[in-house]
Amino acid sequence: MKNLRVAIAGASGRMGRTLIESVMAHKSIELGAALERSCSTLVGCDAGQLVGRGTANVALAATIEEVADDFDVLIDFTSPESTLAYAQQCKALGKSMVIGTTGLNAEQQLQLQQLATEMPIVFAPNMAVGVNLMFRLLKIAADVMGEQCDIEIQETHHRFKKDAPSGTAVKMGEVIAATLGRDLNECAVYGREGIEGERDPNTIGFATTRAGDVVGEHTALFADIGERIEITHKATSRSTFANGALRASQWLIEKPAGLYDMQQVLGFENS
Ligand SMILES: NC(=O)C1=CN([C@@H]2O[C@H](COP(=O)(O)OP(=O)(O)OC[C@H]3O[C@@H](n4cnc5c(N)ncnc54)[C@H](OP(=O)(O)O)[C@@H]3O)[C@@H](O)[C@H]2O)C=CC1
Ligand SMILES: O=C(O)C1=N[C@H](C(=O)O)C[C@H](O)C1
Repeated sequence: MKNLRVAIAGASGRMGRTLIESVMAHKSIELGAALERSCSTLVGCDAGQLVGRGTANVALAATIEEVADDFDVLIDFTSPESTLAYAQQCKALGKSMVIGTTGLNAEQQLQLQQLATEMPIVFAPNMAVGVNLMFRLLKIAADVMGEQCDIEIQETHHRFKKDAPSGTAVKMGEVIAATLGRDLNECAVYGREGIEGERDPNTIGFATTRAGDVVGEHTALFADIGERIEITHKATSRSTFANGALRASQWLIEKPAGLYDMQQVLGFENS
């Protein structure tokens, strides 16, 4: 059977490099193409040599059109603007996409939803299996303890991360708010300062830390008087995100147009 061929956008980024390494080590997925900004001095370099894994025989390309015959699914961990531009191009070329980019605003998310009516897309703020299991655990915790508890979401990432709170933290808030019948836009509190008064029990608080080289840590705190539950996920390597993205690529290839998430990829959607 012919191998699935993926293209990696943002090839020289932290996730781009990890994805190249993970694809090169994968038994049944081929690296078909790797993309970089057209102004990058890395255009033309070999993707395997970029990550120190020997020659991959894939030169970094500046445009998607020049590699259109070389891949089936584009894996994109870049920036909101870049993701939308690639999605437009993939739609025109009849390609599927796996998108891990976070920080899309409401308008950008709507644009992605519209594009997905004409192409298959997996879009998830966190591709790690453990984080997607955590989303299910949060539903249980919110259901059992959410109404009487103070709920706080804490996340820590490396100093280079641009968006805050992380996409995963926002999704954690959405899962908890939906379970409790609340609207996150109305109950979220992003940081506190000064004499704010006592905590409003209906709020969901967010705290963000940016420090050093932390790959990604998320905690949801359900705190009552006398006891508290903390549900924590710690990523220690970006390969967990890359492997999730490769799993999503394989799952996506047979799917019709639509916007899917990792819960569906992992078969959690009805549980
Ligand atoms: N869903 C998940 O599981 C995960 C999601 N992420 C998300 O993935 C995204 C990328 O993270 P990370 O790899 O750490 O970031 P990096 O900044 O290391 O990499 C981003 C890459 O995308 C490129 N890029 C950005 N904007 C453009 C553009 N307009 N045109 C072309 N290329 C562009 C960058 O190029 P240049 O350097 O030239 O700007 C860079 O190569 C973030 O949104 C992050 O939150 C990260 C990890 C896991
Ligand atoms: O930027 C990162 O690094 C990460 N971003 C994602 C997010 O915003 O949730 C996922 C992961 O935690 C790493």
